[in-house]
Amino acid sequence: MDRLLVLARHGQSDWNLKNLFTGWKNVELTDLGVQEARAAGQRLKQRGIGFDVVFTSDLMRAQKTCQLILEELGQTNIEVIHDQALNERDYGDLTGLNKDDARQRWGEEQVHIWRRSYDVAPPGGESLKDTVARALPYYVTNILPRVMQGQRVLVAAHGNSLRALIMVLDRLNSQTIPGVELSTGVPLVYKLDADTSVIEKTILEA
Ligand SMILES: O=C(O)[C@H](O)COP(=O)(O)O
Repeated sequence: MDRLLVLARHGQSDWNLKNLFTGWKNVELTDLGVQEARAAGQRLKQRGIGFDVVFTSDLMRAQKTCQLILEELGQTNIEVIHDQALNERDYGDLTGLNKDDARQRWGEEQVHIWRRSYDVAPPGGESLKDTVARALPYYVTNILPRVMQGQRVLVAAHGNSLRALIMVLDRLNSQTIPGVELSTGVPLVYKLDADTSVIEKTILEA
């Protein structure tokens, strides 16, 4: 039995383009983001990958991405489940600020700590640890059981909610997770073993 789990970060959003901290702000995909999502669908199709169920967040950039991927696969009728547990990390008071302006104001190192450390939260927002605390229970309860039943599962979500899942799948820790960066619209294809460990991981780069 194939236990297939594909993680895909949404395509470029308006606020990715403007270089603004986005978090829970509900922004649209750019034209490039739409193209990236369609191209991700095409790359999956070329490899013969299709899905039985899709999980996404409550934010339209992820929902639109999954819709476009499913259109490319000719699978618009499959079950799509959305949940806030898969939302981007809440960037709190940084939301809407330009990332370069923030570096000028608080320094490169502090901004990097807010963006990539495991347990330091941006002011008023969520750390990656906080994001793990909501995304991981949802994964274990709702997503993983489907994979283990042999359903082919797509999760279309966000840079940091997916880093939370990758931390567990790739057995990373608070020292190694800061080095993980996810590009927009690049699917990560996992095959899991019967004990839920990863047998194979393939990154479908453009
Ligand atoms: O919410 C955001 O600003 C981005 O989608 C992810 O941002 P990051 O790469 O700064 O964590």
